[in-house]
Amino acid sequence: MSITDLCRSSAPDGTKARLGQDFSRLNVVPQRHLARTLGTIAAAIVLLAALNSVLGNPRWGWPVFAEWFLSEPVLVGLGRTLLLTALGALFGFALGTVLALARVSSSPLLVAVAWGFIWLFRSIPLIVLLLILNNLGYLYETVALGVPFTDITFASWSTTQLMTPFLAAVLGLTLNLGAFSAEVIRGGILSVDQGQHEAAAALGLPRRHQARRIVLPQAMRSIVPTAFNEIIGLAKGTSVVYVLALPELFYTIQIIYRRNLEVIPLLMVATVWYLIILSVLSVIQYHVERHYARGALRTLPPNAFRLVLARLGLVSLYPSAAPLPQPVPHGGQAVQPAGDWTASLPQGGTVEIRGVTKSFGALTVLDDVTLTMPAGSVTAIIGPSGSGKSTLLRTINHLERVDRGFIAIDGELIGYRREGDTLYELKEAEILTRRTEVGMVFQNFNLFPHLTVLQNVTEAPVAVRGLSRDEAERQAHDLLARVGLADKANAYPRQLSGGQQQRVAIARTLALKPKVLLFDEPTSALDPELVGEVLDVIKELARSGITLIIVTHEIGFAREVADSIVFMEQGRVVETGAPAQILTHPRHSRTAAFLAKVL
Ligand SMILES: Nc1ncnc2c1ncn2[C@@H]1O[C@H](COP(=O)(O)OP(=O)(O)OP(=O)(O)O)[C@@H](O)[C@H]1O
Repeated sequence: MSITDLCRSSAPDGTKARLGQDFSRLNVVPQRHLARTLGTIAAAIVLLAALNSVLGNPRWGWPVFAEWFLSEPVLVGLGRTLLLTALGALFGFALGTVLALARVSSSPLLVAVAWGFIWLFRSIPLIVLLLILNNLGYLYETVALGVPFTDITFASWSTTQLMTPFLAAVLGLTLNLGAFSAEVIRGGILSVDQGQHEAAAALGLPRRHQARRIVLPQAMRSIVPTAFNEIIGLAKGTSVVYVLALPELFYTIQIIYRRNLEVIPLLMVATVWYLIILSVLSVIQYHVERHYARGALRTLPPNAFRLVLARLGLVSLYPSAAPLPQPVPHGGQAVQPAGDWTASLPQGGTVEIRGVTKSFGALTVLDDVTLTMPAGSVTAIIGPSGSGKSTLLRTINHLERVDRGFIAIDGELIGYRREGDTLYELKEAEILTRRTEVGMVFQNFNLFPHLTVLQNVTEAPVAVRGLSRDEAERQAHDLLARVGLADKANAYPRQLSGGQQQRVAIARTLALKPKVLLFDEPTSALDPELVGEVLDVIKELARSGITLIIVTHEIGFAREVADSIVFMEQGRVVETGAPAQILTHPRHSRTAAFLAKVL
């Protein structure tokens, strides 16, 4: 029975027919939720009872509250509380950032010292720490600035005079917050995907630049909510400094109520001021979170002012709540036909891999690999899963260290300098510089999600190659047009399809004008319908003279584009040769068995 039949059959008395003639006269009655209605009534009663008890009971002393709320001593105390909070937060988070970076560093001593500091100052109650600092003069009569372990002293001060209650309070709050915030910041750093670190390193971005521009802005998404918890705790925690007889808000209130015995109204003065501080901090938190949500959300939430107007029904949230460009379904602009856009790229370099061996613990992943990729050639590396293809690729730009053997591009060693029979690993800065000659495109794109497409492409040319921003942007627009994404310059990566993201990743790598381009399964994270648009770009590049090395499972693509195919198994090169030979007349039985499975 069809739906139409059902409607007809449900109206034997003709009602359906009448309704069907004039829908505009129908009243819509939403479903009734009895429990919700009763709950709302109960909440209203509780609210009214609470208000009545607070406003109707004269013992709350609201006139006394009004008298003291804006009085001079209270405002001075409030000012001191705010100053302590601001200084404690500023120095505490600065210290926490240094400790967190030390905790994630590769120096065991730094890690141990930072861990010890955090362990100690998280264990000591704040009140005890403040009292110890206030009595520091008993332990050390003077504080001196000089050269340790010598008699050389530049300046010296009496500790009792130097360590005023205010300084003791700032120092105590800083040490306490520093220890707690270090773990918050470390948690944020650890939450940033490893691929982001690798992509930044592959672009040759210096460590400090990676931390400042790539890691910390992304870490902020998880740092901010907990950090504001800490700051709110700090604002209230400043009341502990009453033990130092420092007249901040709470201590001032205590002094006043001990004199006039109006305890409750004065405690209410303190409470309302703390509520106001917390509300202001919450609004700031909302905006800071919103700032760091750029790129992480397709549409940013409205700012707090607009949110209030919308709640009052004065504006609608939706018309202007989409400041970010909206994603366009896959395809967009087509990849620009060849012309000769690849002519502006540098000529490829010759890659020589000699006796490279690499193990992870007991597992030998690369076993005496020797290969030569001539300048301008296209090499496809194929083989079963776990055969060491990606690891080999990562050793070429020194993202992975080799245990034995070496890799050179145009005769220049990657990651090492040779003296006699010894290879010395280069300094990080030198490795980063050489790495810019070897671009890498990752399976999962690893675009920086908090930067726009244009910023993704210009970041390394400005930071590493020293291009002016204008020049880098001009070049980036050109490259984006070449990969068919001219209209996506201001979009964030999450607003693009997978194929578009991978094309941005290719443009980002090309912006450094590398001699060699490594592709690590560039299409395996894409829907089948998006694979073609990425392969088209790679085909263009294959004709450009740049040296391409591609790890791929797309055998048909390898046949079409590669000059030679390398078949790997269990970390060894089983055979290499022209596609026609390897794919149709493999010499080795293992190659034949693999091809039989995948073709
Ligand atoms: N950092 C690491 N630590 C320990 N083992 C690793 C590490 N990286 C890779 N391996 C191991 O090395 C071997 C080769 O890995 P690799 O990623 O190079 O293989 P692959 O041929 O690229 O595989 P696939 O085609 O599945 O990506 C695997 O057994 C893998 O588990």
